[in-house]
Amino acid sequence: MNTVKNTQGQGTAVLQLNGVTKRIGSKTLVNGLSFEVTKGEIVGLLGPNGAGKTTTIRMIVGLISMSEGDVHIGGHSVRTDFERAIKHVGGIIENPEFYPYMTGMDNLKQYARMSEGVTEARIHEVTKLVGLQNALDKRVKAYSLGMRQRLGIAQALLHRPSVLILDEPTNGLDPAGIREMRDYMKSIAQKEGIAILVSSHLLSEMELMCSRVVVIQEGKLVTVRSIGGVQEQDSTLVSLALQVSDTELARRVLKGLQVESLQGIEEAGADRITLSLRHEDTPGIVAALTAGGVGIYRIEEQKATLEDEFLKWTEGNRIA
Ligand SMILES: Nc1ncnc2c1ncn2[C@@H]1O[C@H](COP(=O)(O)OP(=O)(O)OP(=O)(O)O)[C@@H](O)[C@H]1O
Repeated sequence: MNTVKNTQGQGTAVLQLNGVTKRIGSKTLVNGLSFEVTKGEIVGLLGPNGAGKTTTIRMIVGLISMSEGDVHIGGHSVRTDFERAIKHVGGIIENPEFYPYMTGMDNLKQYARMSEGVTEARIHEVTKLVGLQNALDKRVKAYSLGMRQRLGIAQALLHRPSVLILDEPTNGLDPAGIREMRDYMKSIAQKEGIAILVSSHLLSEMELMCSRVVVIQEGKLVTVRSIGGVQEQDSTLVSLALQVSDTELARRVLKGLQVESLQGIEEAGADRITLSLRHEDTPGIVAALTAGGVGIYRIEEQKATLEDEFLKWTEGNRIA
């Protein structure tokens, strides 16, 4: 397989987007989007409704054409070498369609007949990967939505793709179904060494499943972040909430301090004050508050969640 070395040197990029743009009439739905997904990695394509996620995925798998830019899959251009590029892809764009009166096994066999070199052993392997090995003799009409989605993933995996592309795979699932789907995806990425691109507008879910998120808004890239990176950034500056005896006095004491990293001092309710500062400056301000006559009952660190970050990124983009 031809592959492209990724520019960040973190592994092999199996899926690469370069300046991908989609225009329909005078409207630009996707605007110069570039990012990549490497082997064994789950990347989230994250954005609010209408951000352009589905349009992007449809271009990647060749369901619609690109106005500009290109996508390389396994080193092959979707524009100029589509047949070879698409061989590397397993994708579920809309809800997967099955024959409801046939069993899960018969549906997969039927599909396997249409693709080259899929053995019965491979069918058993993929159904185990998605936890359907005990439901294969049931008719698909008796499957829950979650089981149907997993059967769709099993089907997409049959021909050993190097990239799996899923558009909102947890849509409509209950919390247990979402959790199962998440766990299966992680295990598939690891066991099959496959690159997974998954779109969603559910931030909490991306946080638990992906190693990186590509955030888009109004068709444009807002940021590419590693999930770890979001936390790492927080570690330089901590946000604290202090429960104090007198917020007014606390604010006056804090404002009078010469602590360079101290910022964002705000009263938050009758007995709380919030601020951010460098971690190592915390004992200094606690001592100063106590010396200034402020009683401190509790100190809590406020962790910025991916959701806070996401809202900040997309808001910033809207203003810009
Ligand atoms: N064929 C089309 N012609 C014109 N506009 C379109 C067409 N298809 C999609 N759009 C618009 O392009 C924008 C991006 O749509 P897209 O479906 O890609 O977003 P999305 O991020 O997948 O959103 P959602 O989470 O709601 O599915 C939307 O404003 C949509 O209304």
